[in-house]
Amino acid sequence: MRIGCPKEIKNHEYRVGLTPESAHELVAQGHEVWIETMAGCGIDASDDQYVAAGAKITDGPDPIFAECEMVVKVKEPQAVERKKLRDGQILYTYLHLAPDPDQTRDLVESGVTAIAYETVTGPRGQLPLLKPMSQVAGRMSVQAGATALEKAHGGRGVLLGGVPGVMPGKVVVIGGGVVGFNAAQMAAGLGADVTILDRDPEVLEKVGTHFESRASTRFSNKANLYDAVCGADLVIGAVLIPGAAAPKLVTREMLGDMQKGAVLVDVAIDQGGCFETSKPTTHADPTYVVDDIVHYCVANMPGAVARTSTYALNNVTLPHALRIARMGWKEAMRADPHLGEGLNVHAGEVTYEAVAKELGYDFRPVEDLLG
Ligand SMILES: NC(=O)C1=CN([C@@H]2O[C@H](COP(=O)(O)OP(=O)(O)OC[C@H]3O[C@@H](n4cnc5c(N)ncnc54)[C@H](O)[C@@H]3O)[C@@H](O)[C@H]2O)C=CC1
Ligand SMILES: CC(=O)C(=O)O
Ligand SMILES: [Mg+2]
Repeated sequence: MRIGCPKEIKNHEYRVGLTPESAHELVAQGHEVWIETMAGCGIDASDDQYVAAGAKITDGPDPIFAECEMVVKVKEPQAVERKKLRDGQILYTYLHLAPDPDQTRDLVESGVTAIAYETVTGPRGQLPLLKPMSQVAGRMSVQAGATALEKAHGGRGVLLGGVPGVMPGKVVVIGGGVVGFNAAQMAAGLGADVTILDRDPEVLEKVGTHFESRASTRFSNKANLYDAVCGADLVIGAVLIPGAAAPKLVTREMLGDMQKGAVLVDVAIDQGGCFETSKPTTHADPTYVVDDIVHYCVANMPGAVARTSTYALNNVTLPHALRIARMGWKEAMRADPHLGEGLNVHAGEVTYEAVAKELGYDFRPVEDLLG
């Protein structure tokens, strides 16, 4: 198969879909790999390294979109990239379609076969292609929140760890999955006063057992959420209903009852955000203030630590890429239904139920296509 990897063009996105090592694995299995010139510069991978791995360097993205059977990326295709996608081409990347009607429409109209990293499952229902980026974003969310809490950044001037004789900051993490767990680890490590809310008793048990006295757990209902959020210095939004738009758990009305200068970090922004007042921001301008509350809503947080993130991402995306390249997407999905869960759009139809429901498309089950 001919596989192509364009340079990412989202704001301050420095990751790359294929490392030179991944390109080498694909080439070693008999595939052709085309890499856009400078695609790896954000992780310090030169064109020469890709050439040494057996890849061909293209001058710009156009040859890749025009001639490659599979396009491997990191972030959802931007509008200019979507115009280049073709009928029958495989797109393998993060998509986050439920909160993004424009992207969904363009993918449907393009006829592309779009496989979303974030909905591929694992044997116990986990999301193994999302997990490493959630680990990164969870860890970064505390760094981002700590910076935003500084007065110069609009925050209330609280040091999360406190100092001897002064109380630490209060960190509330909504959602105790991968992002939430990693956020809580960082916040507890700094010495903050940490509370984790989730609505899944098994998750509460897992985080409760892990953190013991270093963090409190609370069931996520309206009353507990209100109480925790209103007392917080930093709230981290880390909920997920796979493939669906995030529920709006903190309303605009609640902002008025929060502490002035408190910070909301909405990691779930890529699924539309779990705070009513969230709107996507970029690394270039990551925060804004609504009703005296600082909001940080960067949808590609891991892009800022591109080296760590690219290698962590390739570790989990490459095995499926190799199988798709070897067997074709249909056979690879027949052999591994967990990969089939990643199919979101194919030949003009939406094949992921939560996306179809959210955006009003007819739903075509993957099994129908696999025969
Ligand atoms: N902004 C960024 O750069 C990045 C964003 N993300 C996003 O972060 C979000 C979280 O991802 P993961 O932690 O991997 O998901 P996960 O599935 O591991 O955890 C989500 C947790 O939310 C909980 N939850 C669902 N509804 C809830 C509610 N009403 N109240 C409290 N908890 C609730 C679930 O029980 C689950 O434990 C996703 O939207 C993901 O796409 C992930 C990586 C990077
Ligand atoms: C998961 C995601 O959206 C990201 O890593 O950018
Ligand atoms: Mg996004």
